[in-house]
Amino acid sequence: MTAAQAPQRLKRGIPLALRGIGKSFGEREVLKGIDLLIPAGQFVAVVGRSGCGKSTLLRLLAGLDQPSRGELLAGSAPLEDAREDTRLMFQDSRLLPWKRVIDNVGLGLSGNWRPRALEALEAVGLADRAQEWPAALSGGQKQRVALARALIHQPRLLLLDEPLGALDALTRIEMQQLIERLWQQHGFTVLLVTHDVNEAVAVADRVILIEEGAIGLDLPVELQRPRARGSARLAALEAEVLDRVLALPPAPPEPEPLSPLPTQLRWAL
Ligand SMILES: Nc1ncnc2c1ncn2[C@@H]1O[C@H](COP(=O)(O)OP(=O)(O)OP(=O)(O)O)[C@@H](O)[C@H]1O
Repeated sequence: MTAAQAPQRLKRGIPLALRGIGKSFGEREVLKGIDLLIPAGQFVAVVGRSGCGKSTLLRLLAGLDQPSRGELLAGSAPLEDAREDTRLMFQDSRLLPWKRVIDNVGLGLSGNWRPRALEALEAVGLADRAQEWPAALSGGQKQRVALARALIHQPRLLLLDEPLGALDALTRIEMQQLIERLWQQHGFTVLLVTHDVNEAVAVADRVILIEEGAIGLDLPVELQRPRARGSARLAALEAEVLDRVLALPPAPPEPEPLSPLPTQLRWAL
């Protein structure tokens, strides 16, 4: 990031404060009092074993679910007040197949949104595909459209729930670089949930590991950008996080959900 971009970054991003955030589903306590301060414009990667509560945390931040206890703040105001400034992106692009690419980007907008949608598509390198149907795009291109759909709203908080999980390795690196570039240009705060520790240390300012419902590791990644893939420093950071994740015994398997239907019918559904 250049010095000229820094002030804009501070202006654009939402500073987040999570105070004693807990979430239970019935008897199961998934998050057990998370305290976290995220400065405006910081790029945070959230990692942890499957089922540790990463998506749950993102859903709470996106307002899709409510915490069982604790407070979510944007600066000193409730995060709820910044809902319009928050966008969430998932592993699947969730494009509407019956709408053209540009109409997917402008979904829900009124007025003269087309020039802005084209601009957002330009930013993700897909302006020339605006009039096509989603079915004509590759997985990576669909995710780019989903990113454009988030960008058109000029988010101040971008929540990314494993958005690159289904992509091949090369496309994944290209998308990481695109997200990093857009983050540098726009200055939003980012929380990226990922299973890929290599990805986490490559793109984030900070890696947070969730284990047993709490923050098990909070690791700053103080490496200059652009970061050289495969550098010894990145590998050392990756090993530090992985060692911590793997040192824990695996979580016990979850019980099968009880079905009210006879077994043979369950498999036919
Ligand atoms: N709506 C829900 N009702 C009941 N339990 C839920 C609900 N949502 C999540 N859980 C449980 O909360 C725990 C954490 O789920 P979550 O999806 O947040 O994990 P995760 O870390 O994102 O997992 P993964 O990496 O596999 O995507 C799991 O045990 C899951 O079954």
